[in-house]
Formats: sequence, structure tokens, C-alpha cells
Amino acid sequence: MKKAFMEIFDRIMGSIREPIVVLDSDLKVLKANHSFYQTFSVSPEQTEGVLIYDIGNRQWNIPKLRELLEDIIPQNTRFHDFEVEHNFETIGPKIMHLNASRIYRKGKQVQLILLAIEDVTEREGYKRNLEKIVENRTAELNAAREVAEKSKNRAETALQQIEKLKEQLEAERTYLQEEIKLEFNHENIVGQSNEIKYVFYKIEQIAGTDTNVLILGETGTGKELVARAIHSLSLRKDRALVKMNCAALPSNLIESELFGHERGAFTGALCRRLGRFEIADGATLFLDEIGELPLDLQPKLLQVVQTGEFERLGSSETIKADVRIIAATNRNLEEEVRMGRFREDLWYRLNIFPITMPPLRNRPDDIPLLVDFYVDRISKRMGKSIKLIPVSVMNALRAYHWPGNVRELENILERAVINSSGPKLHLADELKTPRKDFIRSGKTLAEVEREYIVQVLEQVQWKVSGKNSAAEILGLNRSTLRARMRKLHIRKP
Ligand SMILES: Nc1ncnc2c1ncn2[C@@H]1O[C@H](COP(=O)(O)OP(=O)(O)OP(=O)(O)O)[C@@H](O)[C@H]1O
Repeated sequence: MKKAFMEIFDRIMGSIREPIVVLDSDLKVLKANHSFYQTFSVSPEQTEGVLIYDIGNRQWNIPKLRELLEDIIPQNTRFHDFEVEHNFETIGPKIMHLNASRIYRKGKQVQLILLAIEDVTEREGYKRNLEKIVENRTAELNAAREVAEKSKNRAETALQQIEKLKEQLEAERTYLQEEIKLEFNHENIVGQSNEIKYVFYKIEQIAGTDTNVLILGETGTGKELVARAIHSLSLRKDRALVKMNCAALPSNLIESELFGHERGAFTGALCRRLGRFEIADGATLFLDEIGELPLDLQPKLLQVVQTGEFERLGSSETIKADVRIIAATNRNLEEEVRMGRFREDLWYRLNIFPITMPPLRNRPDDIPLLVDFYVDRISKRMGKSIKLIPVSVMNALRAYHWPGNVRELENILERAVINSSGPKLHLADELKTPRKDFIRSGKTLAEVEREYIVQVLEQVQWKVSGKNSAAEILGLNRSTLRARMRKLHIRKP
């Protein structure tokens, strides 16, 4: 019976395609099947009666197998799919799924362990290979996505920069068109007196640098002309000289003109608008009548002068602009600082390189040159031919004290050309020299200026602007005259 049973048992074992070993309670091999011997290249002699770990020259001394047989199986009757990976000396690396079961022999205290071994090396290898491929592809995809994301960001930044540049160019173009409307002439500065030669020298000294310049001098002495000369001799000459007259607008409008505004920043701000600082990025900003800049705006200007940074109205985003500032004023800024009307720190920042324009009365030798230059230009424009400037006319022009300086000379010559029907220049105005007592009156410049403006206003029945107005006689533009009237407390009685 026993023999017959063993034969049947052997046959069953032999017919199973998976390698199988039967172990006794000491973990020695009782039986193994053909598939086991074949798969693991061992013979029955090397296997039967041998401790499983010692099979094939201790090739089966595998820590994971020990774990299964010594820790897991004593606690469980069976355990399936216990994965063991091992590099066999004879057959190389194998991945095995072990299915172990404990078998009791009825009535006796003997127990057997049946160990079925599934060789999953190929399948697992394939699966792992696939997993590796998926992993690699995922990594490649992530890397590609990152690159795409980066180039998308780069493209977006480039686009933003292009947009910004476009906006700046458009604002600059609009600004230039306004400038063209002003029919600004770019003629040279006329003069050969030592005073004007010194101005030329200073222009040449500073033009090529990025230093801020402060141009001082009475009205009409050519401060703007000098600002334009500095800009056109500088490295920034290919861009526009952007101009802002600080006396021309009320405080809140100056702020938005200088720094720009966002849409909806204030009532009437229907769209975003770039300020003069942004338009002048990389160029020069000419701040005319800087002495009129309201006190509340001076800290903001100081901030840009110091850091090149500012914010548009209605925005907290800081904008950086590389702007060279040329400021001009006909006020005595030092006096304004003393009176608390101009910030000292701003004055220091602007006053790094001052250029003072000499008044025309201090350089009478330039008058004949200027007269020739303007008579020629005005008569050409009017289609007249004026060949002769009588000595008496020239003497009168040289003797006059020119409170409105070159601008006044220009206006007087224009009226003279209109007034002249032949080749001889006839003055239309009577050039009154100031009374001596007036000079010795001990009055301040502001008082004299006030009296003169009031006198002219009375003469034209308080007509501030337009034809035959005080602005025309004084050679000032109307906003400058209005600003000056405000400053000097001049009101129509
Ligand atoms: N040296 C000069 N040669 C030729 N033209 C001059 C000279 N100086 C001034 N002018 C002319 O006089 C006019 C006034 O000059 P400009 O506007 O530069 O003076 P300003 O000092 O800036 O005046 P304001 O203080 O009123 O702004 C302009 O038409 C300018 O062309």
C-alpha cells in the first residue's frame, strides 16, 4: 500500500510542470520532481535527504527563503506568491514566486512542507522592463513639458517686452507728433560772446555723460535750446528729447503726465497711459520750469532721480526707467529752498552740473548776430527781402535791457519785419530803456518782475493770451505767464 502510494505520489509529482520540493520538518528534502531537477540543474542524489539551503553547493541558502520557511510558514498553513529573487551560481539570476503549504500526517506529529516554485524570471523581467520604459518615458515627457513650459514663459516674457516696447514707441510717436505741431526749430545757438562761449564749453563737457543737468537763467535766454543741444550731442540722441513743462498743469495732472496712469486710476482715466518717464526710458527728459513743481510732487521726483523707479498712478507695480534728466528754471532755486518752497535734497540732486544762461543785456555783442539771424529767417518766412538794418535801429536794440531776452528780441524783430515795407528794417516798438531811479530803487527781482507784469497787463487791459496780449509782449507762453501771476499774487483788480 505504502509502496503503491509512493508510486502514485511520484507520478503525480512528475506530471506537474512546476518545480516542486517536499521538505520534512527539519527542512530536508524528502522528494523533488523532475521539473525541479531540470530547472535548477541539480540531481536527485544532490537533493534528497539534503537540507534545502545546502542544495547545489549551498546555492539555496537564500535569506528570503529562510524567512518564508522559518518565520512565515510556522505561523501560516500556506503562503502564496512569495517573491524571491536570487542569483544562482549555476543558472544565473531567477525571479521565483514560492507557494508553500504545511501538510500534517493524520494521527502522527509529523509535518511536511510542500514548496511549489514558479519561475517568473521572464515574465517579471518583461514587466519590469515595461515599467522601466514607462518610467523613462514619463521622465522624458515631464522634462519635455518643463522645457515647453520654460519656452512658453520665455515667449510670454518676450511678448510682454515687445508689447511694452510697442506701447513706449507709440507713446513716443504721439509725443513726437505733438512736438512737430509745436514747430520747434533746431537751429544752433547763435552767439560768440565769452558768456555764450562758456555755455558752449559746458555743453561739450557734459553732453557725452549721463549726468543730470540743471539749466538756470532768466526767461527767454535759451535754456530749452541748451537742453536740446545737450541731448543731440549725447549718446541718447537717436531718441526723442521728451519735454514736460512743470508750470503748465495743475499738480494732479503733472503727476499723471510724469508717471503715467492705469485705466480707472481717477475719473476720466479711460485707458492706461504711459508717463513722460516711461516714454523717456533710454532717452532724455527735459523738465522745464522745475521751480514750479508743486511741493507734494517733489518727493516723487526725488525718488526717480535717486533710484530710477516709480509707480504709475493707480498701480503698485514698480517701474524702472533709465532717464537722463535736464531740468531748467528761471527761479533762484537756492532762494526757493530757503523759503521752503523747494526741497533741499531734490535741489542737491538736480544741481550736480548747473549751467547758467547769461541774460541778453549782459552780452550786447551777440545782438547784431542774433538780429541778422532772425531778420533773415523771419523775412524769408514772410517772403520779404530786408537788406538793411540802420545803425540807429541796431544801437537801439543794443541799448535795450531785454527783460524777455532772446524771445523778446525775436518778437520785436518779427513785428519789425511785418512793419517794414522796403529793404530797410523799421522797428514797430518803441524800446524804452529802464529809468535810472527804477534801477536804483533797491527792489527785489520779484518785485520788479511783478511791477513790470502788472504794467504790461494794464497796458493791454489784462488780456493774458492771444494777439496783442501781455503774454505776447512779455515773450512768455500763456501758461508760464499765468504761473508767474499766481506766484507773484497778481490778480485782475
Ligand atoms: N542763443 C540763441 N540763439 C538763437 N536763438 C535763441 C538763443 N537763445 C534763445 N533763442 C530763442 O529764444 C526763444 C526762447 O528760447 P528758450 O525757449 O530756449 O528759452 P528759455 O530760457 O527756455 O525760456 P523760458 O524760461 O521762458 O522757458 C526760442 O525761440 C529760441 O530759439
